[in-house]
Amino acid sequence: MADQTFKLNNGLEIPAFGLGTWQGEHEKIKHAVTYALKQGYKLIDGAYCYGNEVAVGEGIKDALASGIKREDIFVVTKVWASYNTRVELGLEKSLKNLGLDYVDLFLVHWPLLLNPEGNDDKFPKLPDGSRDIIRDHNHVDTWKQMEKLLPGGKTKAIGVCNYSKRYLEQLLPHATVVPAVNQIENHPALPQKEIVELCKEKGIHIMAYSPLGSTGGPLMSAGPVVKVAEKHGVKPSTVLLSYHIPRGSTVLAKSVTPERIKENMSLIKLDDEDMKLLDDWSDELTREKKLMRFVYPPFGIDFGFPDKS
Ligand SMILES: NC(=O)C1=CN([C@@H]2O[C@H](COP(=O)(O)OP(=O)(O)OC[C@H]3O[C@@H](n4cnc5c(N)ncnc54)[C@H](OP(=O)(O)O)[C@@H]3O)[C@@H](O)[C@H]2O)C=CC1
Ligand SMILES: O=C[C@H](O)[C@@H](O)[C@@H](O)[C@H](O)C(=O)O
Repeated sequence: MADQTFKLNNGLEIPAFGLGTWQGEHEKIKHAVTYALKQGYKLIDGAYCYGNEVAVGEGIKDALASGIKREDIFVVTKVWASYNTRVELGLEKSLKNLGLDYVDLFLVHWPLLLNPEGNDDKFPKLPDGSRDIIRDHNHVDTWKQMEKLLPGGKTKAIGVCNYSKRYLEQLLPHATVVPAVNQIENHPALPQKEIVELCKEKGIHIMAYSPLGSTGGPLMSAGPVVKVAEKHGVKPSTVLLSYHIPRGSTVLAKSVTPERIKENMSLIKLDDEDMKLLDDWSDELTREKKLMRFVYPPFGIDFGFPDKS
């Protein structure tokens, strides 16, 4: 199932499963990328902000040298918030880091602007230590710049990350190109029904991030996940990754550990009973206001997520 693909709204095929690279230290992520591609991974998800794009690029280069073809893999990167008024420069910098002449998908990482003239390239801060945010920036303007990238061919598709329903509703009336993707945190403890349904209706493909609950999260020991795993004789991680395929989403799993990289590819088909058990758990957490969001950077901005507004 890991080799399944979905079709984006511009006709491009996107793999259903890919390797995440956030928090991957240089040598480890380089080897992880090469190993994953050699094992049959087709999608690598990176970002300028992760500070490891050079290593990701080196990993890709080594895989290509072993005979894997560039056109057979799908490379994703993201414009960082301090480049949201300079997205073309952001893409150029990422391509240079990666050592590639195009990416398959370029995403807006977060819908806000960090001061492009601040005291740091990625994380400019104010004297009080808070993030240096330009508050009157309109995220729609960033999208208008993203649209202008397409004719240049340096990215085959464009999309967003971390867009709530509210933000998407602000964007869509002004979009000439509907985002191909919305990459969001997604797992049974954060089902994000509202945004997933809106994206489906508008033809925007969901990429699920932090499916295992990110580093150190409690999802792998959650009762319903363990129950489904025991039924199928697989690990909870396999259940958490497999959950996204029937939902029609692409799932990203990060690992720098070879055994896990290999194991994570073994997605299984969850049946209706499994999905119901997981969905019931989602509904229970929603009702009890116990949803779990593992990635919420300290921007101090209301992004319109129902669990955080
Ligand atoms: N657009 C955005 O804002 C965001 C995008 N992302 C993307 O999504 C990717 C995935 O999300 P991420 O937050 O990294 O978290 P994940 O949910 O993928 O979890 C990664 C953690 O789980 C561990 N792990 C991986 N496989 C297994 C396994 N089979 N058994 C036990 N532990 C395992 C990894 O350890 P180890 O590596 O040591 O093996 C790591 O600590 C990111 O790497 C990034 O590419 C993530 C967050 C935000
Ligand atoms: O992609 C992963 C996350 O969004 C990550 O990029 C942010 O959490 C970033 O580290 C931040 O602190 O703002």
